[in-house]
Amino acid sequence: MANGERITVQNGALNVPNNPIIPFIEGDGTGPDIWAAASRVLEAAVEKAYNGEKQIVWKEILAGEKAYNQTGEWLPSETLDTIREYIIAIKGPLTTPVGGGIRSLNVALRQELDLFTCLRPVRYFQGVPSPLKHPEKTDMVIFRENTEDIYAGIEYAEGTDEVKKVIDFLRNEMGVNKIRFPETSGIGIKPISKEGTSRLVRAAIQYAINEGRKNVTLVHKGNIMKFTEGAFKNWGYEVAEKEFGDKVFTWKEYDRIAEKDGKDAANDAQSKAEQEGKLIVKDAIADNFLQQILTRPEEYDVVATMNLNGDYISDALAAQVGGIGIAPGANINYETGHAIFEATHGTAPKYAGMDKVNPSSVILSGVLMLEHLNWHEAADLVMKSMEKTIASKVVTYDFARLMDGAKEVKCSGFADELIKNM
Ligand SMILES: NC(=O)C1=CN([C@@H]2O[C@H](COP(=O)(O)OP(=O)(O)OC[C@H]3O[C@@H](n4cnc5c(N)ncnc54)[C@H](OP(=O)(O)O)[C@@H]3O)[C@@H](O)[C@H]2O)C=CC1
Ligand SMILES: O=C(O)CCC(=O)C(=O)O
Ligand SMILES: [Mg+2]
Repeated sequence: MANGERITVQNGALNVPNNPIIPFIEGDGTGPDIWAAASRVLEAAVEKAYNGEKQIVWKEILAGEKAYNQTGEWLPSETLDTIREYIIAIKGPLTTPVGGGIRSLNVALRQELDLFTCLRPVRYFQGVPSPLKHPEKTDMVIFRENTEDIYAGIEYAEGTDEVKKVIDFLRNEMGVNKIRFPETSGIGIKPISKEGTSRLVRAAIQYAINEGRKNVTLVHKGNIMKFTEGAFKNWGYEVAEKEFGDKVFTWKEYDRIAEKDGKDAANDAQSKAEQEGKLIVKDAIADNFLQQILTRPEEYDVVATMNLNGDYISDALAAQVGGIGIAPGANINYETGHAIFEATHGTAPKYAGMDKVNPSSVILSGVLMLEHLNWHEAADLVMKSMEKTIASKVVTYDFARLMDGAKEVKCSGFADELIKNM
């Protein structure tokens, strides 16, 4: 058993042996503390669910500071090759310096492996401290596009020959006269494509239909960025109508009916579609969306958006249900089956090595991974134990500081408690 076997993909479906080899990246900062806790919990759940018939065989792969110290490279090509070969991996957070230095390794992993969806489910666990009166009304799944947008890293620093070339090109050849301070600007470029949008929105709609969700919202700032974010909205509606036909009712259709027959007719058509169980595909401008997720969270279900919006929305929604200590995620290519599971949060460097932070985000990312492997019994054991442990008020510092009568435990202590409560 200890040697393990490879997960394979056949006809688009995962073929998971009883002893899959799963590569892991420990992560920087608080990563080692969290990974030690999370891996123990996942192992215990698998052992308890399958009495030793199934077992994950972990295989460490290097990225970030540990990789640099051992190999002189931040993201060795062997790491990428191993994930390509073993299909599924899980990782802790990796540090990215601000304003210079290496570009994000987290983003590089997603781009190199073309993991085009960043899936981030956001739900409430009873008893978790939240700034909202009714945090249980927040139950959304974010589909964040993972390979495009300003995360492509096409940026030119102020004062360089490159930026001068780009600015000269814009001014002299494109007739641009609106760069306010051309001598001292840096420039960033935001590519958004029809292919990139279509595969992301297709995955979000398919997920919503499979999971019996009520609506998908395309979140964009298309009023200002017409040919990137506005195009995302248009292409998203196109995918919904062309590929999902009768299964969906879109706000584009609503507008067509309203224009032809008036708003009452459009409202009737939407109500009828809802009664028939059709998925409603709608859109929201990002700033309005960010206020409505606080004031009317029950109106939103699956969210499809671009990379930067998705990054902001992920942390904002996580805060609504108790913070990024409990916000899981997965980076998935639904076409090849490749996936890397990882938390929404970063390395939280001020707590590094203190055995202090909440390991739940990586643990719940592991739950997403177990579900992805169809190991639902083990996933359920972790979920039930998480609910029970939080309800008993045995929690890490982040929850303890906001809860009355809580018992604060360390990162490792929270893992012990989860295993005890399984
Ligand atoms: N996917 C990835 O690997 C990501 C990596 N990063 C990188 O991480 C580094 C630090 O980023 P930063 O912006 O500080 O964001 P972080 O998410 O690392 O931390 C911000 C704050 O969130 C809280 N927090 C984070 N993790 C936990 C946890 N496990 N349990 C409880 N609370 C937690 C802490 O809040 P408090 O102070 O209130 O206790 C912490 O100070 C940067 O280099 C960044 O680029 C960032 C995001 C994702
Ligand atoms: O890569 C990073 O450092 C930050 C990434 C991030 O914030 C995210 O994926 O949510
Ligand atoms: Mg983020």
